[in-house]
Amino acid sequence: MSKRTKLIAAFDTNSRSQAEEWSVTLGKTVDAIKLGLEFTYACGLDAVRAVSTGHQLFLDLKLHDIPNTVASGLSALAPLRPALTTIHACGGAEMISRSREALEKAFPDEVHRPRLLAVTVLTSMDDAGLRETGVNATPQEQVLRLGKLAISAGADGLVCSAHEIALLRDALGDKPVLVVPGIRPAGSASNDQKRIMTPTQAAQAGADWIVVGRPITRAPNPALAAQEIMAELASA
Ligand SMILES: O=C(O)c1cc(=O)[nH]c(=O)n1[C@@H]1O[C@H](COP(=O)(O)O)[C@@H](O)[C@H]1O
Repeated sequence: MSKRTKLIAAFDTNSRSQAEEWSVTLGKTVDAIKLGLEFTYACGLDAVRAVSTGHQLFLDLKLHDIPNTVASGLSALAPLRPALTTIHACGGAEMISRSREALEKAFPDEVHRPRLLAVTVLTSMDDAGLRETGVNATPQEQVLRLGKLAISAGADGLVCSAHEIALLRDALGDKPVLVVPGIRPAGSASNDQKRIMTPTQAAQAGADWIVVGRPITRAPNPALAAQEIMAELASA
C-alpha cells in the first residue's frame, strides 16, 4: 500500500491567540502546522515557537536573496527546529546549495535536519501571470526546470501544484518530497489560487503533503473541515 498523503494546516493569521486556539483544536487532527510570513512578521519568533510546540512545524518563510544572506537566515531560524522550511528555487543553484550546507551545519544529526523545500512556481500563478514576469514557458515547463535545478543543487523537495506532480515524479523519481498547496475540497472557493486540485486528486497524483489554509481556517467548523480532509486522504 502506498503511504497516505499527509495534511498540513496553514495558520495564516496575524493573531497569536487565534493560532494558539487552532493549535489546540486542529493540532491533533492534522499531521503538521504551517506558520508563514503573516504570522511570523505579526507575532514574532517566540510566538512561532509557542504555537508549534508539540507539532511538526512547516516554517514557510520563502527565503529569496543572495546565497550568503539566505544561508545565514536559515542558520538563524534553526533553533525553531522546523520539520520543513522553504526557499525560492528561482534564487538559483548556489543559493540552494548554500542553504542545504547551512542546515547541515546547524543539524549534524541528519534525522533532525529540517527538510529544505524549494518553491517552484506559486500556485497563484497561471500561464498569463507567469508570462508577465518575463518567463516564456508554461507553469509546467517552468516547474520542471526549477525542480530539476533545485533537487540537483541539494533541495530535499519542492513546493508545486498538483498539476505538476506526475511530470516531476517522471523526471525526478519518488525521492523528492513534494509539498502541494492550491488544494480545494470540491465546491470550495478558489480565492487567489489558480492551479488547484482537490485533496483526493492531489493524493492520487502522488503528493507527500498537501497544504490547506482557508478551506479549514475559514470554515464554520475548522476542526470538522480538517477531519473531512483527513478522511478524504485516508480513502484516496
Ligand atoms: O509555500 C507554500 O506553502 C505555498 C506555495 C505556493 O505556491 N502556494 C501557496 O498557496 N503556498 C501557501 O499555502 C497556503 C495556501 O493557503 P490557502 O490558499 O488558504 O489554502 C498559504 O499559506 C500559502 O502561503
